[in-house]
Amino acid sequence: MRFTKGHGTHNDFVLVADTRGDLDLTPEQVRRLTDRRGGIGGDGVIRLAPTAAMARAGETIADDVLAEEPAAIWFMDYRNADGSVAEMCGNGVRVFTAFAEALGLATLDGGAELALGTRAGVKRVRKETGPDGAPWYAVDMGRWLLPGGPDAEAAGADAAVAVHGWAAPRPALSVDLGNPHTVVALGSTAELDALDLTRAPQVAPHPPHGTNVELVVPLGESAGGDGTVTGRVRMRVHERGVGETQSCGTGAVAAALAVRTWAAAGGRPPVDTWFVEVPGGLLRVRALPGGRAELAGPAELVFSGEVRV
Ligand SMILES: N[C@@H](CCC[C@H](N)C(=O)O)C(=O)O
Repeated sequence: MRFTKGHGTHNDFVLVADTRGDLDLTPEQVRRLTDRRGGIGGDGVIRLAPTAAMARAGETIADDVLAEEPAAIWFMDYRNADGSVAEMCGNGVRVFTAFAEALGLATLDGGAELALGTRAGVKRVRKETGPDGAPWYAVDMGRWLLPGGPDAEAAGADAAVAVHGWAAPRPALSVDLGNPHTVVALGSTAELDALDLTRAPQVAPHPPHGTNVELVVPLGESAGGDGTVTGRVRMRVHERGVGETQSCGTGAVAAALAVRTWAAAGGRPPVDTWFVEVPGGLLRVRALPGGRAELAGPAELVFSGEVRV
């Protein structure tokens, strides 16, 4: 099988082009591909397949994708390293887009946009120049939700998280980005650095389909030369189906939106642009009108080859 290895802020993936849509990847094959000793290694596998083929294979969301956006002819079939299927991957969408460009299946130059299908619906991607001068990809992530509703929004919490080594669980906020997240605030970066995330944090009430857990430290807000206020957050993440990763795009969006929600609950005016520092790099999150969010960051393809699965 031909593959390409890529990453977005060191959240790394094995990418497979299945342009005919006839590849049936089993969970066991995904685990072998992502194995860092016996395989290629990665936090997940991304299969690029025709949206129409996904629909034919019974993925009903693919029908909705094509009804909403007929131009979304390619679909990101995302699997976690443990072989489980995930609805969405924010870093993955950017790396998928770079992969589609490299395959000649998409052109984003001159302001063009790529619409693609995911299990969390249509995502739209455009290219820009990042703060480091490298190409960045900005993804309209669609609508975000607080599953706990207005009560959770006012209280800033609807769950509790216990990390290995903590004396007691701490309050946390659930955020839905198409996939589930639970965000906990910490008091200092020293505390963040010292966390033991080798074991999965315990979340109560137990989310029926599991959750990704973001541990965040708000680093404050500052005004730029043009008066625009931006916020900064540092984060570590324990991903569902993987373990601790160097970055999580949907997690970065959840983290920024949780910090924004906590600020609003404290009576502070909402800040719409956030930079999220993750162990693997820097991401930008924007709260868009209509309850939508945008994620921007880099995407790199590292090498390609052939593997037996
Ligand atoms: N790393 C991804 C999220 C991948 C899926 C996640 N582990 C889940 O099971 O929901 C990202 O960048 O968003």
